Amino acid sequence: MDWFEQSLVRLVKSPHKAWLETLPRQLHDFLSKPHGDFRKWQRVLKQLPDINTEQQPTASLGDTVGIGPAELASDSDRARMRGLLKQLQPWRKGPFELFGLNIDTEWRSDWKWQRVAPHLDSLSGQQVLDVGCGSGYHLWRMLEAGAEDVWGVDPGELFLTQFQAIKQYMPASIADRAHFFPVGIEAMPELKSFDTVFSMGVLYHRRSPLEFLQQLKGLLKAGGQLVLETIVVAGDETTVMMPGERYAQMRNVWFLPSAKALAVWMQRLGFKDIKVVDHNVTSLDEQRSTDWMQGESLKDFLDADDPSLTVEGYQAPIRAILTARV
Ligand SMILES: Nc1ncnc2c1ncn2[C@@H]1O[C@H](C[S@+](CC[C@H]([NH3+])C(=O)[O-])CC(=O)[O-])[C@@H](O)[C@H]1O
Repeated sequence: MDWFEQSLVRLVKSPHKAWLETLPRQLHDFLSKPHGDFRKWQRVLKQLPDINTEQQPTASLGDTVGIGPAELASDSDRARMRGLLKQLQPWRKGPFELFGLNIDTEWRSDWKWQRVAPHLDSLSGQQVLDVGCGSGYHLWRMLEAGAEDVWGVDPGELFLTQFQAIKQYMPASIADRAHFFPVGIEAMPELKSFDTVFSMGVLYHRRSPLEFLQQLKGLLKAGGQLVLETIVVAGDETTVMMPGERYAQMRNVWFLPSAKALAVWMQRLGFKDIKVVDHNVTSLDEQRSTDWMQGESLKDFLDADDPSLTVEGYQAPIRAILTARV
């Protein structure tokens, strides 16, 4: 429980302490039956060099989330770090930089943050939840924006390991406020305790998107803000698309509503002040293969002759951001 202990202690003193009724058992189960490669990934983490110098490392929580300066690590530390972190591929969400070592991830997640940030309630001093947080890249950006504590949930064990790799180098004053639990939203109680709840890139993976929205609502305290980002299709209030077996090669895509239809769903579930604040066609520069994600990426999921279509003939991904209040 080492990795979770400090976060659980923090939970006791937080407005979310009711989570302690279910979470410790879930974490215990997770650690006793982890994903096949999880132990191997954890061994990789243990071998990362200890950058132990007189000078304290400094964090930068801007577009590239990083820890430095580069001079604190030797060339051989960097080479070792590179070899070990490469074993944690694919690196999807970032970018990150550790003591001069740049991790060029599949996604420019900083671009998503730039689209989201102008529409947020102030995060200063707030308790923030990110549902489906991936590597945790946006958690660090939420801390940069002033959040008191950031809580990420994501069932991806590899993403948890990537988060831990970054967190273990972060100065304690920042690291102690960033938390990641490997649970899905369906395993969370109705806490009604977060000031802001983010869920970006998850709704289309949920088989019951209305239930998912209801769960997000149950996590917010009265007056809190939901920030929702998802793939949408063109159309009006009545347009919802369910792809066949795959969408852009992904097997786990269920419902793609238009942004207007999504706003109707949210209104019917009792959200207030619903706004569609952004629409963006995902570009081949935002999601692409890199040295740190060598598999196929967006370019391979689009029709080579008409990039406005996926290989299956559907509309290529457009992502909308909606904000709402409870
Ligand atoms: N039931 C679930 N509960 C919680 N998380 C889940 C669940 N199912 C899948 N996930 C997680 O949701 C994330 C979706 S990626 C978005 C990452 C980040 N938010 C981003 O916006 O860049 C998709 C994208 O590429 O946009 C993955 O990390 C899953 O493990």
